[in-house]
Amino acid sequence: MNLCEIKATLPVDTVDAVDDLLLERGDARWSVMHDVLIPAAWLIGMFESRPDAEAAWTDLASELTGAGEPEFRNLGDEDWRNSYKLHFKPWQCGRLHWVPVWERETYALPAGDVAIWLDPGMAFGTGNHETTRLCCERLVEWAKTAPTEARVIDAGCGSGILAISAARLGFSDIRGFDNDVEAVRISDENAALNDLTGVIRFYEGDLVSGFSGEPGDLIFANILGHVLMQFVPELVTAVAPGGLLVLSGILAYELDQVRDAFTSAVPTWEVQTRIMGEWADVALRRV
Ligand SMILES: C[S@@+](CC[C@H](N)C(=O)[O-])C[C@H]1O[C@@H](n2cnc3c(N)ncnc32)[C@H](O)[C@@H]1O
Repeated sequence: MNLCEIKATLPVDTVDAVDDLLLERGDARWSVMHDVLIPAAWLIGMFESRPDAEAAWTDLASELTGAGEPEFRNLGDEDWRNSYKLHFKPWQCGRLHWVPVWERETYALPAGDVAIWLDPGMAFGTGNHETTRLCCERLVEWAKTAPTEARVIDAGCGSGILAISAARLGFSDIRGFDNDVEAVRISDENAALNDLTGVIRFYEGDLVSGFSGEPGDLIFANILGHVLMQFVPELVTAVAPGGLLVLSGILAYELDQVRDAFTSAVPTWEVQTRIMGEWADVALRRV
């Protein structure tokens, strides 16, 4: 296959906006590389052929401000498969650390802390994005008081990061589903990297089929705001009495609209919201 890479410089002050634009478009072939030391930033795209690359550039370029001229480069399979590794850096919340698996031998984990080793591949979910961080922080907080037999459901599991984090915090009834079969495969691989094979059930499913009538005590749905609003009944029905529904992937300007769509369906539930950068979450507790 004649894989083709596009690389174009980006003004550093546009990095967040371009990241958000790519997430909204949901096109995983594009990513942003930001070197904070130089500082400099690039838009990188990986495509199956030069014509695909040129068409994708034509489609995206008008939405970019100040991007440089694109450079096109033919790549071998191996280069393409490893390109995402540039973007994943370790990070921490509480005593949990999310670490690229290729740093396993070198990462200095403080005594008593817990590492989650991840190889996200082309799936979403390293924790380097605000939408995932909001969920991880909710999980760490919820885990302080939840019984370990509580059921955790990761709807739209991506790399499996949230389900795997719950397992490493001691929860045992965990499942994750995604409507992308590749995400399910990567989640299984990440579970294996953390010695959790068979502990978490990952499967293909969507917001209609995925909950299979078995309510969760903690449900994550880190999926875009406009998608969440289409599935309000399915999401709230999936929450067990006393359970918590964490909605993420919401742009800050959509927050009121998403919150109102849910609170009008479940007006007695407690609601909390947070904003991180340009992103927001909504946490609803069924009382
Ligand atoms: C933003 S990623 C979140 C990944 C991970 N849970 C995290 O927090 O980083 C959203 C994931 O939801 C999946 N997804 C999108 N729409 C979905 C739907 N209707 N049903 C199930 N999964 C969906 C996507 O394939 C993607 O893997």
